Amino acid sequence: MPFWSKSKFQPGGKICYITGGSSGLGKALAGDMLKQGASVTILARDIKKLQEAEEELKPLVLPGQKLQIISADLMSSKTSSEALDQAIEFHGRIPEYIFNCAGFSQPRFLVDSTPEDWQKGLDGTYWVQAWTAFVGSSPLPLLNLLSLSSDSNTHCTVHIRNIPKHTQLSFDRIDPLEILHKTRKHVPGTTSVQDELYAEEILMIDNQAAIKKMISHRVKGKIIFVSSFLGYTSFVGYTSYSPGKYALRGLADALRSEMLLHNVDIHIYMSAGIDSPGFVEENKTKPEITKKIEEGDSPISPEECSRLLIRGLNKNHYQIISHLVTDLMRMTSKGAVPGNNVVVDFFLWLISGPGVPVWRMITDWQIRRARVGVERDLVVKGFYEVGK
Ligand SMILES: NC(=O)C1=CN([C@@H]2O[C@H](COP(=O)(O)OP(=O)(O)OC[C@H]3O[C@@H](n4cnc5c(N)ncnc54)[C@H](OP(=O)(O)O)[C@@H]3O)[C@@H](O)[C@H]2O)C=CC1
Ligand SMILES: CCCCCCCCCCCCCCCC(=O)[C@@H](N)CO
Repeated sequence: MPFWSKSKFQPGGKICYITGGSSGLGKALAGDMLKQGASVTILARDIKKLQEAEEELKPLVLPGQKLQIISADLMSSKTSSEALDQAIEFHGRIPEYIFNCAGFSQPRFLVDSTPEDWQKGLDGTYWVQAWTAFVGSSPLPLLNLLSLSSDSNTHCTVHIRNIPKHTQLSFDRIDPLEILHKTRKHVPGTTSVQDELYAEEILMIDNQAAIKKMISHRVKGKIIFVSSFLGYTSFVGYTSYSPGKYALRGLADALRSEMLLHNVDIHIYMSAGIDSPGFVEENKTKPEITKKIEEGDSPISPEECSRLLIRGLNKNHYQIISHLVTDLMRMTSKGAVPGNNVVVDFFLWLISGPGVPVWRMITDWQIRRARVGVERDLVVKGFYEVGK
């Protein structure tokens, strides 16, 4: 790359926080980031898969680099916040690059879905990424605070609630003794151990959200969300998956705009099929008609997918694209966000204008043709209440 267009994405010496890093795209990306000289934290729920990934990635860790695994279910703000704090503790500073690769998909017909499937769908696509970017305040009682090591650089705020007026004290680092000493002055009569336990109930620290942490520490960083082709448009089988992937686009668009005020860059990866363990899993519940529509796509390997994500970051694309079909969909669905390349985008736009409606008409026709078979299956299952 010529010196005048040096990429803003420079993983060497940086800390990469990769959710979903035990499998598929996240694991491939963790390997690539280590190869480029970064220290890496990978997160997922299943500790066994994480340990296997750690074994695989270990040979890539050179002196000066670190690799951490964290087992956490990132569908809640509390666990997302605690996980991020563990990474900050381990690396000694806030990660510069946050990759939200975690996500899951269980395509099925609406008539076969439960309300829980929809809830899990949104939690497992939207919240699993949104909380990491914006983990809410996670109140920690003082007792937990005391168990933290004293060299953490995490910024924290202590709230003292039951003195005449609510008092807030800010600290640049978590040093439990210093915090205890300073807060005690504000709480009348806390001198004995007994009183400290009493203070435990009234003292809370609020750890800040990832983005707020990055802003307040003036970290020049990036937050990357992973959406999908199915975050631009959707079709049969994806009622529980697409809403969250569309929502991520809304979140990323609003954040991109607001982060123009700060040093944090936002990107969103709109990938089509990835031939990952997750893909094998989703195909187990995927209806035949959904598979038929997807024949128009050629899934790529997680390694290729990671390479194309890195290429997009090097080109500083806001919406990063890995497949031609997604690029065509981008041109009809991107709203007012920045494009990628004026000339290429113009030609893509020329093709997508008539091409996308034609594809949709063909797809609708395929679905209507599948109707007889689907109805027959539902009759066999005794689904219909009338016209049995
Ligand atoms: N495969 C595809 O065709 C496409 C995938 N995508 C998106 O790309 C991303 C990566 O996909 P892919 O490589 O296929 O994924 P995989 O299913 O192979 O891996 C998903 C990773 O996310 C982790 N994960 C899932 N849920 C949670 C959770 N609640 N908390 C913490 N970790 C979690 C998984 O670990 P564990 O289960 O142990 O928690 C695993 O490490 C996803 O966001 C997916 O939606 C986008 C387009 C196409
Ligand atoms: C002129 C326009 C032509 C458009 C042709 C489109 C062909 C069909 C592409 C379907 C791609 C589906 C990817 C799903 C990825 C995903 O997110 C899931 N695997 C997760 O469950």
